[in-house]
Amino acid sequence: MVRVRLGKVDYLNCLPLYDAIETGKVALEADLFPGTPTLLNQKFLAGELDITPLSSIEYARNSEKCIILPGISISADGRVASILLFSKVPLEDLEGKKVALTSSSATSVVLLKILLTLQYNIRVRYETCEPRLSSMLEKAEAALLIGDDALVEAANCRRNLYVYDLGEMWKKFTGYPMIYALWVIRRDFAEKYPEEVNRISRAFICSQRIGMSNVPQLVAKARARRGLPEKILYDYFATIRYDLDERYQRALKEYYSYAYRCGLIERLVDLEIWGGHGG
Ligand SMILES: C=C(O[C@@H]1C=C(C(=O)O)C=C[C@H]1O)C(=O)O
Repeated sequence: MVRVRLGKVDYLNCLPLYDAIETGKVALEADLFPGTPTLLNQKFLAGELDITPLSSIEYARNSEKCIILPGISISADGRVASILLFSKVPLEDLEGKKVALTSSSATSVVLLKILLTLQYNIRVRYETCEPRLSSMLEKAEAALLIGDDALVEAANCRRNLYVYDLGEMWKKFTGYPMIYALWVIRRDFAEKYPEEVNRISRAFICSQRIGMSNVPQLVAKARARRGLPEKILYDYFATIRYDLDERYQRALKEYYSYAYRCGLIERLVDLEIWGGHGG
């Protein structure tokens, strides 16, 4: 049996999907590589991971290298709570100013550019930074954070900042949910080990079911990891979605078409979702 090199976003959004795997409730022979989304993107595209959550925008840029695992994603249908723009001024006043972008994100960086350009008609200068709000706001008028960095800063937000939720803005702009990450399989791995891919696909579905059937336990684990209040964690696990049904797939294509219009991807792609080979 082949040992899979499996990526894991090291944020709370992956806890419901990986907890049962990591605690052995769902059996899966895999070496786990935790990291930020951009690190996982980089490792996967360099051939160092077989299956991983990949920033959804990177699929559009590299679809020839990957196949999408069915039925899972990191998404939200509106407010997401962990993709936030922290700004010293109201968004309308950002014209000509500098905006700091977390180096951990690919999808949300593109989402912000789409929203500022097309929804608000605002031009800004961007600078990519380490995800630390205080140093980002020393350099820039506003800062984009994602994942646990955003959750923690929002919970501790002692400053006088305007906080914008990009999932909410996207929903208002398009009416669609937003798909931030997809699980992808290296194409050559899928061709060589189709049975393994089926097994992993089933393991994730099963692991998510087990994870979400005991939210209080997830909250306790999340609290031990990040020290966030229970109320915020219950809200987060009710907000983040893992769907990839037809509506979510349509939403993802809508996002790609805006990214294309903004010149942020070079071509529009079809979604190639794993489904054959006896799976
Ligand atoms: C909702 C989130 O989804 C994420 C956002 C990503 C991105 O912007 O590239 C990638 C993976 C996900 O972790 C989040 O991290 O808050």
